[in-house]
Amino acid sequence: MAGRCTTRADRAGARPGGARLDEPSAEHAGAPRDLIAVPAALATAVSTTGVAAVLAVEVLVPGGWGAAAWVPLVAGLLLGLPHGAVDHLLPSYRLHWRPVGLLAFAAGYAALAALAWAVFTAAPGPGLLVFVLVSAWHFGTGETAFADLRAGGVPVPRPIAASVLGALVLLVPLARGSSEVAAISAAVVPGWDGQLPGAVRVAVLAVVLPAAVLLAGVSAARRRWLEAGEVLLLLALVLVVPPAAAFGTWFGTWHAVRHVARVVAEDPAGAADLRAGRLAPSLRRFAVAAAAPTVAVLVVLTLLWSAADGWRGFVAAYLPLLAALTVPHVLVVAWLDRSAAQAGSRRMGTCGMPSST
Ligand SMILES: CC1=C(/C=C/C(C)=C/C=C/C(C)=C/C=O)C(C)(C)CCC1
Ligand SMILES: [Fe+2]
Repeated sequence: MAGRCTTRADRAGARPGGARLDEPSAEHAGAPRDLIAVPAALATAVSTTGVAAVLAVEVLVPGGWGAAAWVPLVAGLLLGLPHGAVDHLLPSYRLHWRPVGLLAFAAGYAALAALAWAVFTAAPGPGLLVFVLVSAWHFGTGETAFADLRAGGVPVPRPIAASVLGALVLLVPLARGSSEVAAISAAVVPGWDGQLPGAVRVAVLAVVLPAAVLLAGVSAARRRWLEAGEVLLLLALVLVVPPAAAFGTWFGTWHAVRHVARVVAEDPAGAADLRAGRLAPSLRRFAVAAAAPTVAVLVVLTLLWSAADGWRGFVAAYLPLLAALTVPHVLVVAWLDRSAAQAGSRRMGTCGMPSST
């Protein structure tokens, strides 16, 4: 942990109550604490309830998810759609872009996605490997950034915690494997049976599971109780629920919901309402902004669904599309994290960051 140190705002006496600087601070935030607090609390409630509900079905209903394991996967993939469909809002909120700028952004976004799609379909094996690794990084950094913001800090890079979390929610389900995961992987990569080599599976599980337990322990030791509990909840999810269902639940009710909370907190038009603890107007504006792009993607997915032979074919066609859209999405979110961190450190200096687990 960082020791006591002095920042510009500290010297100006802007930290009431003399809070430790290695604790996230209200003044430090990219989207300040009073803006993120309500959306983050709701997102936390939704994500933990969603995961707990899926876990409860597995544990309490005789037979668990069984043959219905594909339902949380497909539902999660669909629920997660709007979180990427609003990427254009972020530069418009932060950089105050006008329609021309947004049009250029959309064109760049589409061009990058098209390029990624072409590369993925030309080389699906390496494409899937890179997609999985980039996704794990994106999931992990998204999680640490959200936790930092929720705690009132700025999203500082925490590469170890992010790697463990990203690996936990994506690599563990893939390493556990299942007939669903293998069938989808085989459909995405022609000529592959979709099975990972046994040594790779064992290595992933042997490294990631103890690392996750350690992360929970370190978070608890630092009195980050909520984060510690969340790691344990996610650990239970990926170990108990069938892998494809576990991933869909994570994506739809956790990653996407938490990202939406960040986007909502970024909306300058919602600031006064959020400060007053009113979330509904911001959520309404988000729904309006997300509606058109979500409908556009849903139309494409409906076409895919009707062309596909069952849900496996659908997910196999969906994945290259998701991989393609993930490239610009990951870049936009990485830029958001950086600019939030810079805004925070401009306000406070760079000394008081959350610990770099
Ligand atoms: C390979 C594979 C999967 C991987 C999905 C991934 C990697 C999704 C990433 C989504 C992202 C990064 C969205 C943006 O936020 C599944 C569906 C779990 C199961 C079948 C095999
Ligand atoms: Fe995302």
